[in-house]
Amino acid sequence: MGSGENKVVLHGMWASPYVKRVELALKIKGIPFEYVEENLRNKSPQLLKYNPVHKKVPVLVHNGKPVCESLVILEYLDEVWSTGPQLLPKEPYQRANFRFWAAYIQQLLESIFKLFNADKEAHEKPLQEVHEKLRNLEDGVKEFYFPEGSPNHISAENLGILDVMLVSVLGPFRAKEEAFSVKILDPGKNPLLFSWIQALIELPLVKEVVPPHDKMVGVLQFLKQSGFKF
Ligand SMILES: N[C@@H](CCC(=O)N[C@@H](CS)C(=O)NCC(=O)O)C(=O)O
Repeated sequence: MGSGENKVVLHGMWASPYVKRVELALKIKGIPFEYVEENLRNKSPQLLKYNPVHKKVPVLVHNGKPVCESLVILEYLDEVWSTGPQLLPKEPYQRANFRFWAAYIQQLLESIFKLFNADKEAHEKPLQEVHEKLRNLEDGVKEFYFPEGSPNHISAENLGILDVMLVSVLGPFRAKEEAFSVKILDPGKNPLLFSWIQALIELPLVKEVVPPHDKMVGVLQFLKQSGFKF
């Protein structure tokens, strides 16, 4: 679809991992968009109108029509902009595998949030859960995403849904570790995940979307101190 017929507006919030994945997908696919930063403590009437059920960001508004939920938006982008870079492969079995691991990376985010919500003294159990997910992810992607054993092929031209998901969850992993004084990603235990995320965050396209480290640490610490539930 040519960009001339399209108006794309993304309602987001700068620190949201869900928004980041849509922003990165739009950039990978080269889709021009307008960005509206929402104040989640005082949501705009448009956000409430476009996403009356969840009242959450991201919302993608395409030619006036809203699409909600980040993973739904990613698939919508691939379906409408079906020429050029694709986030998901077309072949059904491969596609199912990509969807499985994309959902698993989302589950990893949920485990990280559980860890954030636990008191410091009660970190052990949720931290074990995070490490177990990282281990499964490391083993899983080794088999089907990096059969040659390393993320050498990562480049701005061939990013897909798993790269998008990983950036949204682990792009700011150092900020998450610093804000919560916890070790999430251990290069010794997860060498492949570590080199994968490292290769990703060095790409200029990815640098454009990952929030600045200090700002991210600041907002996470602020949320933790104010008793926010992730
Ligand atoms: N399942 C949603 C989650 C989106 C979400 O949780 N967004 C948060 C920001 S990180 C939000 O808008 N929160 C506002 C609220 O809960 O009132 C998705 O994948 O898009």
